[in-house]
Amino acid sequence: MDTVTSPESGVVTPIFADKTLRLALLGAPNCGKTSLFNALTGGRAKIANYPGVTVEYRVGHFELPSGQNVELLDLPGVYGDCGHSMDERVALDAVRGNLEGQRAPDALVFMMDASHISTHLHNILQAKQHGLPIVLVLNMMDMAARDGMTIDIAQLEEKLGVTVISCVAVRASGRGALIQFLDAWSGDVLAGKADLPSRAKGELKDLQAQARAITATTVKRVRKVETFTQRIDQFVMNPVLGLLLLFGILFLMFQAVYSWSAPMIEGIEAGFAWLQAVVESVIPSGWVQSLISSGIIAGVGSVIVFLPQIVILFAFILLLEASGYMARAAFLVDTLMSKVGLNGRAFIPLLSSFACAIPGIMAARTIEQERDRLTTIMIAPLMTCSARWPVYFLIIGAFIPDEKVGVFNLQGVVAFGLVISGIIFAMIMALVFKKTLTRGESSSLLIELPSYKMPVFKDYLQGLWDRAAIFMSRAGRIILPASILIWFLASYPSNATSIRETFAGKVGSVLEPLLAPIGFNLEIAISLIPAMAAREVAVGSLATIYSLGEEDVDGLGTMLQSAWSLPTALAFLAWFVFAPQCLSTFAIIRKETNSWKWPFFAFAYLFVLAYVAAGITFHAATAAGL
Ligand SMILES: Nc1nc2c(ncn2[C@@H]2O[C@H](COP(=O)(O)OP(=O)(O)OP(=O)(O)O)[C@@H](O)[C@H]2O)c(=O)[nH]1
Ligand SMILES: [Mg+2]
Repeated sequence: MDTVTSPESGVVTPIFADKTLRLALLGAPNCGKTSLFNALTGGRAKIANYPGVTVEYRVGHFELPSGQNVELLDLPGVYGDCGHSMDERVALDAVRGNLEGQRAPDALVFMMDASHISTHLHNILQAKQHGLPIVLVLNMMDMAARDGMTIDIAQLEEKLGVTVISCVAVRASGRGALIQFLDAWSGDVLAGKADLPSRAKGELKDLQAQARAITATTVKRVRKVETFTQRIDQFVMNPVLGLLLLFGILFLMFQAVYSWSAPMIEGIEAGFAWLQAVVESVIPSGWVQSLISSGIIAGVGSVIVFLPQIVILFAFILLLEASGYMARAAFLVDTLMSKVGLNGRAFIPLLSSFACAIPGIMAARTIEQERDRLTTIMIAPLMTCSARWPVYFLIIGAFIPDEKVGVFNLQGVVAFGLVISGIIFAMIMALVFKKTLTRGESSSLLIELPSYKMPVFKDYLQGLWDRAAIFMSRAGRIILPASILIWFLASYPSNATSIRETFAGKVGSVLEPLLAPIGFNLEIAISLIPAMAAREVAVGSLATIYSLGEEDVDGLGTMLQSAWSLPTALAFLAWFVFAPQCLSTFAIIRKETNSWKWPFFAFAYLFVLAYVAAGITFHAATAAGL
């Protein structure tokens, strides 16, 4: 067997080239496991400053300096060894080797937030009972120092009977000691020579008492000051000022989305118009020109234009998530949520649903009570997911004047109103479900508030980039093929003189009688069908359908202004607050509830709400003479 000698420590390590070392990252939620996982393996899993971000296990690989291959498991956070919720059970199953197709880890890397060591220390006493070699990684040592704490590592090691490594997972220099330790340790673990931890005895209560005794002697606060976090929270968590601040932040966000994006949007629009002009001058008129110009460029372009708004929106959301503010927002609205019978833990899944309902529905796994998890899953599709934005941006841009109302931008106010409507209806539906289908007590919020952190610039940019990439790849994977299909259906048979005579018109006319009473025309009926693949496909389809009928292709907004009445446009917006579109949402509901009943029920109730809301909006707006 080969060996290597580490230049710094002089440690001789055998290389088990044929054997991969399997390590599992265990620890409480929000202690930095995924940050370390991403840094070591080059992974790109989601990181945010609130507990319950990771709800599934993830496997990654990296190589230690000695050449030893390591397979690293990132796990959902656990509070102990009981596994009350689905995500905790996954983590514990992984550690016990009970996951299908996954062998048990060779050793545990137990992570702990050093700045909250007193709260969590008993967890490692529990984790020692798994009977695997274990190392304690005290992460966030920078935060502990900021809060004026010192930890006597040598004494802690002695009292716990395990090696303790200081770490700052988000900095390369902060991971050096851990890598060096793993390098030396890996050989022992694989050779079966690593020390097995002595098992602490007793129930949870005894372990907590032991942990308290240990922290009393090893952890000191050198400065008896209010922590930075406590100082800020006096303002942020104030029931009145805090709610005002929350409202203000959300409002500012929507104002920014509209005020900052205009020049970029105009630029992109001009770019696509130029591209269409080039295509029309280079390619002779005929089906090829029509496919490229009206099918592909109009369809895909009409959605991509909204990239700047999506990026600005997520620039805010990710900043709020990374700083630690989002978890505060959860507390501020907890009273409201508990009034409608929602579990306090529902906030984070609902928050995730603002990106997309799919991760949101999965994040509901952190909710222990099954019926509370179900309620959360059922209302998650009402949160304004990013696929709705192109629809909102399009209709608001075309039909709502870009005016100031006092200091506010009217378009921003309407967008804010649509998002709030989604939230209000989610609360109402939660109340209805709690009184009927998912009756029972719910528990209030028990999440631990993270400390405020300066966002890690690289992770922040990565998160923003990922959001933009998801948006763009949907344009390529879903909107492009859907646009081509719609172009074909709306162009043929070639002797059709109007959209009604095309294949698309024939399909749309099946739905038309159903949708006509709520003010929707044939074009809308057609566009709602492919939007089942993704909501924003409705925009691409409308762009293709309308640009086929035009000689001079204007922006889609301009075309809609002449084709739709204001009541129709408003009804369309109201429809999309509920939008029973998006098959993948129903597929994930099927998977997470393991039943067909719930996805069908979700579709039915969303459809009814969308229909009624659009109908009321249409008739009210018509009656008001708009
Ligand atoms: N200052 C500082 N921040 C850190 C450190 N490690 C992680 N963070 C931040 O802590 C927050 C939580 O990190 P994650 O990696 O998502 O934590 P996790 O343990 O995977 O959390 P769950 O998936 O919810 O269990 C993020 O905002 C990170 O940027 C560190 O050593 N120092
Ligand atoms: Mg994580």
